[in-house]
Amino acid sequence: MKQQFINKRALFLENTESSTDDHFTPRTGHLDKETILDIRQPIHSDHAKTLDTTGLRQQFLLDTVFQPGGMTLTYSHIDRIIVGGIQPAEAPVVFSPELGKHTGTEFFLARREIGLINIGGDAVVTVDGMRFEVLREEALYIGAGARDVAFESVSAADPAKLYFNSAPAHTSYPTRKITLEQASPETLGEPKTSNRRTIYKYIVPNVLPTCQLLMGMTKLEEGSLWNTMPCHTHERRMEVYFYFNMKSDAVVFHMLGQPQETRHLVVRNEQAVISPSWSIHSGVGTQAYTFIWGMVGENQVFPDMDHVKMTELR
Ligand SMILES: O=C(O)C(=O)C[C@H](O)C(=O)CO
Ligand SMILES: [Zn+2]
Repeated sequence: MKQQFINKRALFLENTESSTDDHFTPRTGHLDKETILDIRQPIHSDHAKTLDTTGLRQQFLLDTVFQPGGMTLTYSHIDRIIVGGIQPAEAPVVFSPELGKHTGTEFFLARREIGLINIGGDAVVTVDGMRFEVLREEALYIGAGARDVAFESVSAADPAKLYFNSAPAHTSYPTRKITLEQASPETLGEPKTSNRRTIYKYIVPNVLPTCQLLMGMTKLEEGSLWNTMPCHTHERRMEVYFYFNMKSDAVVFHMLGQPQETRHLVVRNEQAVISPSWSIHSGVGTQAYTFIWGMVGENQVFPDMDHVKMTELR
């Protein structure tokens, strides 16, 4: 009974002989380290509220997003978002042709769009022969249909860290880089409520067209610890949060659950949390932090949120 809630994890290993699961063919691309595909099933709120700490972490936490020299991928059945990190070292990292087995397509992005934000050193991303320099705090949107995509760190000593969200796409929109200056900023909150922060909306309709992906980065000011409180749900979209810019001993208490059944996850630097539509998503840190949010689902209206009154939270 317990087994059915354990996440299926496949390890793509360097060597084909080392595969232990026939369903997952080991990668054959240029990766020189392991690639992980972690499949997460959707979860009902009635089930989620019964979970203990371990159960909540298994369902919602992505504890390792970056692997030096390689790529991690987590495939959530919630709106079929794929979340991951790419950290090239000396060699370029590519999407293995084998990933098409998981999407049921000839190649990974055949029917998918992807957005990424670089939180590390300078990167060069090549998309079907087009070369993009993606510096720290810059984003790249790659439209569906891109076949040959390679990610490189300009310096292996200061590797790029490309955090990405990918979603199914019905058409192909142009691939484009977005700088921090081009990301539509919105400053919210007050120092006296410890929630002064700027939301940089990189991948939103007034910056560029996408099929369903929305993506941005929220920076908390020094001394501010809370994001999104009062909080909200959005029945029409799911969201993933990725926390970073944190010292190794700092934590964020990420709030989740239905507004009347709240729970929390202790989240550390460079970890992500899957937030189903029925869940609030907010966090309070032991220090200021930055996070990247990504949303997919029914619409692309950023303010389409179901606000929760503070008096309704339990
Ligand atoms: O700090 C915030 O508030 C946010 O960054 C809000 C998130 O982007 C969000 O939850 C959007 O739905
Ligand atoms: Zn939200």
